[in-house]
Amino acid sequence: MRYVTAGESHGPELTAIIEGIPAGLEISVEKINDDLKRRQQGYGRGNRMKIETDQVKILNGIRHQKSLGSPITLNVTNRDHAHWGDIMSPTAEETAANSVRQVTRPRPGHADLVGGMKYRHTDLRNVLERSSARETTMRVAVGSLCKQLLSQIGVEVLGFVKEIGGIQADSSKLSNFNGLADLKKVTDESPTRTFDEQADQQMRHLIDKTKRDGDTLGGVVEVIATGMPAGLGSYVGADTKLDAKLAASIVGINAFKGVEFGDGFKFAHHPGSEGMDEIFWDEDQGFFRKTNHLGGFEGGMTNGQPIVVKAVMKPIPTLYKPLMSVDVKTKESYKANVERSDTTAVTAAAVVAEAMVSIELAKALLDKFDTDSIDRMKEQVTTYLDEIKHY
Ligand SMILES: Cc1cc2nc3c(=O)[nH]c(=O)nc-3n(C[C@H](O)[C@H](O)[C@H](O)COP(=O)(O)O)c2cc1C
Ligand SMILES: C=C(O[C@@H]1CC(C(=O)O)=C[C@@H](OP(=O)(O)O)[C@H]1O)C(=O)O
Repeated sequence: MRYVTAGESHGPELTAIIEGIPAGLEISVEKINDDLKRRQQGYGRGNRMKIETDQVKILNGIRHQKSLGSPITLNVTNRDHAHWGDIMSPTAEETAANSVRQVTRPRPGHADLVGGMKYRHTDLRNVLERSSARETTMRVAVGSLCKQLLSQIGVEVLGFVKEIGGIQADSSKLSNFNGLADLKKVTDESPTRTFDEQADQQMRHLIDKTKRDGDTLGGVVEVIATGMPAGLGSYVGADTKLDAKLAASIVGINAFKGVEFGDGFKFAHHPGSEGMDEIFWDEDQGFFRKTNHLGGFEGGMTNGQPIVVKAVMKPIPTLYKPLMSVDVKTKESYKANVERSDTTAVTAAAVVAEAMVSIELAKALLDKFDTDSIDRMKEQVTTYLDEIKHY
């Protein structure tokens, strides 16, 4: 399975084409729209989210709500495009007269300067339109479809927020939840998408203050995936390890700077006796573990435990109190360009991270099992699960 997205932030539309979804998968447009809505929510986002109401159209690849096995095209309209026509699509006369306002003062931390150098763009809008995280809309749409595939074999995936601007949710409260559905209900209702009400309030206060100061915040998200069979991905090569693929796809989210599995960076402080997941066996379950320090991976393969991925997002680079920069035309020092911007987007990014994990898990599943028919894929998974249970 592979996919590609296209579209500029203020262009007319966003598109994704997915190839390799087996035939016969029932696809719910409502579920995709729910996830698109989840991505748009979150305390600290800027005014763009008040303009957009992301709704997917499926243009190709399904009939009677079921996949055909052919490429699937997803499409979302940028409602804000209506306000950007003169900047995004100026007339030939406007272009010739050089009357369209150009972006020439790159923002430190965004893709503006290096993107301009690399593609020989002098108007940095040509860079920021595509480097904008508006593109993550389509990744969430693709991820949502992948979640529908994963749910066919009982896999559930959920992303939520653990930290914003140094305020941490109390991880011990995670054990209050009876499974991911329970946790989803609470985090979907939380303005910061966290599970700790007290931390949520503190995060919101900090976001308000930071916004008043013209500054921005980053944070930490976590994604949990339950129900993945053991043995997806492989230890045989660096590029076959599924944890490595997950890490790449998480760091591929705009503004993500680090990723860890299970106990992650805490491994540096503990001896091996506290870091591994001991192996047990009984007739009912076959092999099983009582702990999950390793976040569901051994040798780059799923080990049957929940997959637990945490990742850090840097603060939003566009500041209303801008940092120093240099005009790429005049070479004079200036304050960087100020584009309309979020104060923090960690809540939205948790939904994007959930999508990226879902995409990688769906790919791994389709690397191992049948890709023509969803029913055959399910039959093969059932046979495989039975086989490994009796190993
Ligand atoms: C959901 C989401 C929303 C974002 N919103 C903004 C924003 O409003 N302003 C901004 O400057 N950066 C925003 N970013 C981050 C930039 O897109 C990102 O920093 C930029 O593309 C440069 O890439 P890099 O940070 O990965 O190096 C957002 C990121 C995500 C995931
Ligand atoms: C549009 C989205 O996020 C955008 C991501 C973004 C950036 O630089 O990454 C900058 C802002 O764009 P705008 O200037 O149009 O408000 C965000 O709103 C979205 O998440 O759908």
